[in-house]
Amino acid sequence: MPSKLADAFRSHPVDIQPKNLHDLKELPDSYRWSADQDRPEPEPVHHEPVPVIDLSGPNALEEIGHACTTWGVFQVVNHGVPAAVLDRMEDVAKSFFSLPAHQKLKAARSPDGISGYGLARISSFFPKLMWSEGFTMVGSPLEHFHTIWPHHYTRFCDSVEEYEKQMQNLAQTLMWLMLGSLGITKEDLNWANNNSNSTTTTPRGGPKEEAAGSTSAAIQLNHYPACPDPDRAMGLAPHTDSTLVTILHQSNTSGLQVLRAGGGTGGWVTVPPIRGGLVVHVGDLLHILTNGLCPSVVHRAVVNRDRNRISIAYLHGPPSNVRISPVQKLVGPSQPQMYRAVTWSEYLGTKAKHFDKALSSVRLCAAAEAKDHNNNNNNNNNEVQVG
Ligand SMILES: O=C(O)CCC(=O)C(=O)O
Ligand SMILES: [Fe+2]
Repeated sequence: MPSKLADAFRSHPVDIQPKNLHDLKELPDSYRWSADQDRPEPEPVHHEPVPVIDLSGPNALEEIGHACTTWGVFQVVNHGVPAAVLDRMEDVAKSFFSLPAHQKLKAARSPDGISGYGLARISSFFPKLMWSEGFTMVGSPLEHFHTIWPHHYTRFCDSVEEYEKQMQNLAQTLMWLMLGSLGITKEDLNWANNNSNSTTTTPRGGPKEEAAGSTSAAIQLNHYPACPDPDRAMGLAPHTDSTLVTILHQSNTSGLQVLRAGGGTGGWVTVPPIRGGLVVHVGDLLHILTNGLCPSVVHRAVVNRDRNRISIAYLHGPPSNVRISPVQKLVGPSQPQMYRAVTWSEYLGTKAKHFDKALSSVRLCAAAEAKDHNNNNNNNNNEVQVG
């Protein structure tokens, strides 16, 4: 079982290299999605907007609670992250993705690795390719940045470091508001009490071992080049994030769509970029932690004919030694425990193997529950049980 994030994909290597999409005048067949492969519809079918929440407003807690238990996604404004920090990070992404292909490939992610340049890992689950490229940072990007920008890497590292610090704080604030809206406090999560506020993304200091109790994080840069046939292409296929919380900054070009569940009224909803605003996703681990009360939002990215699009996801998770399971306060005779305990790296490995079946693969049925209970009792390792 992988104990560190960087080991999560060792047993499920993905070896698909990004292709240069910039100068293609026609959509190659390998990128042509058909309607039965979830190809985006020309128009979103659901028109109720995703909630926009003023974090400095008097009703923020209540609004966050409502958004998390209904949508699993919302946008925040007045969140305290300076626009200049977002702009500088966007600039890092633009600078990287506008490099020639052979330069970007110098930072290629290895097939079983987690950090570096490559296609979305979920590509291996689909018969067609996605119209995008990405760069993932877990631990320091310094080595990659030094290779790519031998004379300017410190400036880019500084921008990442600054971004990461701001996102770390915001992610903590948001997580406690989300949990607080359900009546959960720090006392209910033993691992959260000795949080040292450090993450695994340490741009200048090189890869760092996590301090005990620290949270983990990754930053994912995404680029969706302008596409000659956007209605038949897919930027990023529908998925949920394997995080507690994701904070997404999107450039001023729309593309993010979220799935609003619910029978006849459900459907895809575009999340319009708001200058300075940030999108917040409930991830699978928060879904588990809240015993299914907060749904992890299914989302995808569509592409544009004339415009490139950048998005930057801050993927926030628990410390890597912590096993996440439903908080006991949210478990009772009428709400039986829905999921077994998992660490973040274990869950990432499960996602790499089962993709959209990952949540159901850690779901408990009565027999599995009894078995899991026995396993936990016999488990003599020092992993922390949450909740
Ligand atoms: O580009 C977007 O809007 C979505 C990105 C995303 O879902 C991800 O990086 O997990
Ligand atoms: Fe995502």
